[in-house]
Amino acid sequence: MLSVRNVTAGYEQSVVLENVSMDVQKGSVTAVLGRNGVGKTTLMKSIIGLIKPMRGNIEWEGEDMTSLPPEHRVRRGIGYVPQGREIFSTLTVEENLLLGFEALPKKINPSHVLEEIYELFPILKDMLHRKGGDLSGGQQQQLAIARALIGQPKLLLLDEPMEGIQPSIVQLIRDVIMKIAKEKMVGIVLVEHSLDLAFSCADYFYIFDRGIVVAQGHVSETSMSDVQRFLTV
Ligand SMILES: Nc1ncnc2c1ncn2[C@@H]1O[C@H](COP(=O)(O)OP(=O)(O)OP(=O)(O)O)[C@@H](O)[C@H]1O
Repeated sequence: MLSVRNVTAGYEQSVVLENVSMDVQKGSVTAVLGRNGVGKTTLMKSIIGLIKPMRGNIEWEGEDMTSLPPEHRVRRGIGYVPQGREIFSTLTVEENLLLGFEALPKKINPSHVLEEIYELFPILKDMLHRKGGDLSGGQQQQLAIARALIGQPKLLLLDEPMEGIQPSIVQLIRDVIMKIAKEKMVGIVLVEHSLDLAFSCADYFYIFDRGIVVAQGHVSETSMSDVQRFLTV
């Protein structure tokens, strides 16, 4: 359903990704792994349209969307949670969540959607009137993912959602990722540093090194020891 084909991308004069190809299927989690600075975020930005590839193309449900601006990609069902939990810190949790409805058709019933969100992230219901900036890092991350889910994405791009978060919340976020992939048939691209964590929830993986794919495959058919060397510094 998402097909990244021979994409070369970067910034001004510097090429970061070189000839990258990747497929993401509905109902599955695809982990993107690699050391710092290898181009994982650049790949996410290329998929959502914040960076235009220098070469190659990106197809989504059979349509070439390489030249579409980000807002059109969002309307076609792609959700993006950037690294660093970009929530609105001066707005309340409830206001942050309501912003997620902006891109949705008016016929959607917000209370029904919100009940589903509170089932996934119960803490948000308890904190509706608290300012986003007063939440802990883990709570902010839950809010950021919740807001993206309100847009009912068919593909969700998560850039290191578990970075710097306490283990119990990591577990919760990991469980939500697997649940929405399997129960809602969402395709998920998960950027993750930890091989253990990625392999505990992903179906497929791609490992990057200096802008190229150096390993890829099914998690169930790959032993971690075979790919560890691409990730150790
Ligand atoms: N806006 C920018 N302008 C120029 N170079 C950039 C820009 N953003 C990132 N880079 C460079 O592109 C390269 C890849 O960065 P990117 O953020 O995609 O890597 P990453 O794999 O996501 O890293 P990390 O794991 O640390 O988040 C790095 O060398 C980085 O310095």
